[in-house]
Amino acid sequence: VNHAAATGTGTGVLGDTKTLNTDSYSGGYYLRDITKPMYSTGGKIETYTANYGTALPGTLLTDADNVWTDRAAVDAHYYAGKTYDFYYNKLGRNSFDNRGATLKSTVHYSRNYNNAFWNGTQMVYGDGDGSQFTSLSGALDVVAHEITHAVTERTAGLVYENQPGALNESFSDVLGNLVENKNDPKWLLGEDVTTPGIAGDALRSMSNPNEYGQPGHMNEYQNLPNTREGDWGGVHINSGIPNKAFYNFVTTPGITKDNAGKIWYRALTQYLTSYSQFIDARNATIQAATDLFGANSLEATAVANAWASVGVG
Ligand SMILES: CCCCC[C@H](S)C(=O)N[C@@H](Cc1ccccc1)C(=O)N[C@@H](C)C(=O)O
Ligand SMILES: [Zn+2]
Repeated sequence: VNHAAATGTGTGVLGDTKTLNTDSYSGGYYLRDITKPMYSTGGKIETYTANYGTALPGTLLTDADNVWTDRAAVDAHYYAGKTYDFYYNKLGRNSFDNRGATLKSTVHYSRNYNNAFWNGTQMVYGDGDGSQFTSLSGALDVVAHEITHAVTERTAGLVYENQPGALNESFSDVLGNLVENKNDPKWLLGEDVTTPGIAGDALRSMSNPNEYGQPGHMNEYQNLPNTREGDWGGVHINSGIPNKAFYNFVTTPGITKDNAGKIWYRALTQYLTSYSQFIDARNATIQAATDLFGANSLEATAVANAWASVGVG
């Protein structure tokens, strides 16, 4: 019995309607996208539910009439497709392994779970507690953040601690915002799912890391213990410094989002390694800009200046 691509509709976390790529199979519909280039080698985008438990991947979502009402699942599926498209069309990467690996997401992980993560195999999304977060798959910057962890794991392999870990987090935030591609002058993270009861706030700001308790300069670097309580040496705290460097770069007159993304992606995939420090990221992004645009290009000069302005290099 063969699969057939179908187009369904669904309601997202914020109440919006989206069209979804689904798979019709013996009368039912599966939340499975078989329309991407990855399908030529068997790759799919599949979305599961953990049904508020912690067993993964849980159950592949099905629907009788291709009208989908599980809002967290609708967005996890739709945004995974958008992230795949960005990596394929803008950066020439075919899924996180560059070999068309299936993108598997699970929603409704645990109860009141205020986080989302990549577990080495798949993306996992909590529903939040309704105060700190709403369902985290409801934001494209979150989904692209998690999928970028998979790319980082398969390329630079930046270890999740101290400066390499803060770089790991920062590349996920940078690609998260590039994929989301909003006209957001503040370059916020998580604005769509953070504190549903409060408008206009976010989890992090790349333009002003201090606004949400992050350093925006090396002289504010926080030496935290490499423990869970210490956020593994402050990977979500000190990421404010490389985040601010990227913000300074991408907002330099003459620099485009596409070119900034190509430079950061080339640094991540060609030059960085497991224990790279902030200075290595500075050197890698300058080298990437030089490779792509030339030694004395606007890009190469602006990258060096951007890192210098946060006290790196
Ligand atoms: C479970 C172990 C911790 C994994 C942390 C994951 S990678 C992570 O960084 N998640 C993001 C989610 C996110 C992304 C973009 C925007 C908003 C929220 C994150 O920042 N988590 C915060 C809450 C944290 O773990 O401190
Ligand atoms: Zn992360």
